[in-house]
Amino acid sequence: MTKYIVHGGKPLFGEVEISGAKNAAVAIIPAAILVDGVCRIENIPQISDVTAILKILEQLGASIRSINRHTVEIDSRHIHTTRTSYELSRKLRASYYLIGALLGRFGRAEVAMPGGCNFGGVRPIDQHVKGFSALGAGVTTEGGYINAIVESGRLTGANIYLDVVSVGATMNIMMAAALAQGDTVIENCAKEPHIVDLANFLNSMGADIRGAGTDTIKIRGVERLSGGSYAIIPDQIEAGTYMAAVAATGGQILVKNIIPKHMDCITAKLQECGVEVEEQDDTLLVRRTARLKKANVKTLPYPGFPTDMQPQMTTVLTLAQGTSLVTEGVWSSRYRYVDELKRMGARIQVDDKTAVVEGVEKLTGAPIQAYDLRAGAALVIAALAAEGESEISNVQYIERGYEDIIGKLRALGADIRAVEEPDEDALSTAQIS
Ligand SMILES: CC(=O)N[C@H]1[C@@H](OP(=O)(O)OP(=O)(O)OC[C@H]2O[C@@H](n3ccc(=O)[nH]c3=O)[C@H](O)[C@@H]2O)O[C@H](CO)[C@@H](O)[C@@H]1O
Ligand SMILES: C=C(OP(=O)(O)O)C(=O)O
Repeated sequence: MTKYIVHGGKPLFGEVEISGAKNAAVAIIPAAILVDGVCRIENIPQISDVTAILKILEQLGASIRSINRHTVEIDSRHIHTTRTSYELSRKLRASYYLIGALLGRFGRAEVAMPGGCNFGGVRPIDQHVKGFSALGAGVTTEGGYINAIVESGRLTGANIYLDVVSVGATMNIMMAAALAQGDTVIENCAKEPHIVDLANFLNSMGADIRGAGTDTIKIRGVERLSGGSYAIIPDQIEAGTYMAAVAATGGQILVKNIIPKHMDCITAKLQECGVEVEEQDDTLLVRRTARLKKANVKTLPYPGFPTDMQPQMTTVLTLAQGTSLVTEGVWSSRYRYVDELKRMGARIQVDDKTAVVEGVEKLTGAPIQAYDLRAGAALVIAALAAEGESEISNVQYIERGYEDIIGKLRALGADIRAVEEPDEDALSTAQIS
């Protein structure tokens, strides 16, 4: 079992290169199933979610050729099954994109119920199912699998109005409709940068999708997608996490390889807290020299403040002067990490969707546990800012979404290292038997 050991209390200085976006990569890789040819995908982040999704494609019969650390070629011409591995698919939320991709290309899909981070309840997919059904598929759940099938073998375009703004449903329906017979209109869509990225990827392979990034997406179904080359956008949330880290520790860092427009919702909030942010081409210079100021934050679909930055931002606010209010507007709960921050001296009260954060002068290091990906990132930030040593366990969650977080932070001067430790539960079982 890997743990991170952090000696905090040091400001960060230097440069950090942002990797490709996790939430775009985990959709674009399954979307390669729709392509009857070879697609080359560049700027793929090296994270465990990507490894898992590539492995699922390989098991379906796609050939995956690694060109370099961040580029793969996927050839989906010889896919021989539409049933995914139960063990692998249930590990990640993004496996639900395999339904849209397999259904769109082959008219059927059998995909294990998705996993991913648990925010205190199930992560529903009723809007995805509503979309697939409108396109003519029958969808049932049996033995832990979601089975979708269209008897004629090809979906038919339809008008779909989403009841809730859902990133996953927007992307999944877009994939399924790309090869459908006729036109599809999706209304009340989500507008996240990764939605635009998926549409751009599909269009570069021959799809006809317009309006991604607005609340109405129009898809004219095409007969076939052929191969091509595409580079994934930089990760807005990874960039935001490093910005939040320097906000918490103080110092000055240059965040490189970003799209500044995607960062506006995060930049504006950090500036409100007194962090200085200067934009230059595809970089942001982020500096914090004075004490942080309080701010109120509400997470909302893009271009609102992202829910995937809520734990990191709440951590920054634990060190701000005054009392801040954080409201989670996307998930019913995403505050499991708060108890861990309290072990470090943070003062936070959670009432349903709201966290009241009373800023403290300093945090102190402690043994803490990550419960999900962004909660883990938040704890790393807290440990970097805290005085003394912290030991972070369950870091496999962090590695789902952050490429080489240790190397990148060490290059900024952080004292953080990964250590392998025997699993205590396994040890005690071994001793008993
Ligand atoms: C709009 C939004 O900010 N979405 C976030 C959401 O995307 P993700 O795609 O996982 O989730 P959705 O955008 O689909 O969910 C947004 C909301 O819609 C609800 N819902 C979703 C699908 C559905 O079929 N039925 C339904 O009711 C969810 O319960 C949730 O309250 O979590 C991801 C991981 O944290 C983030 O990267 C996304 O930015
Ligand atoms: C929660 C996240 O990922 P997932 O939806 O894949 O669990 C995230 O990216 O913050």
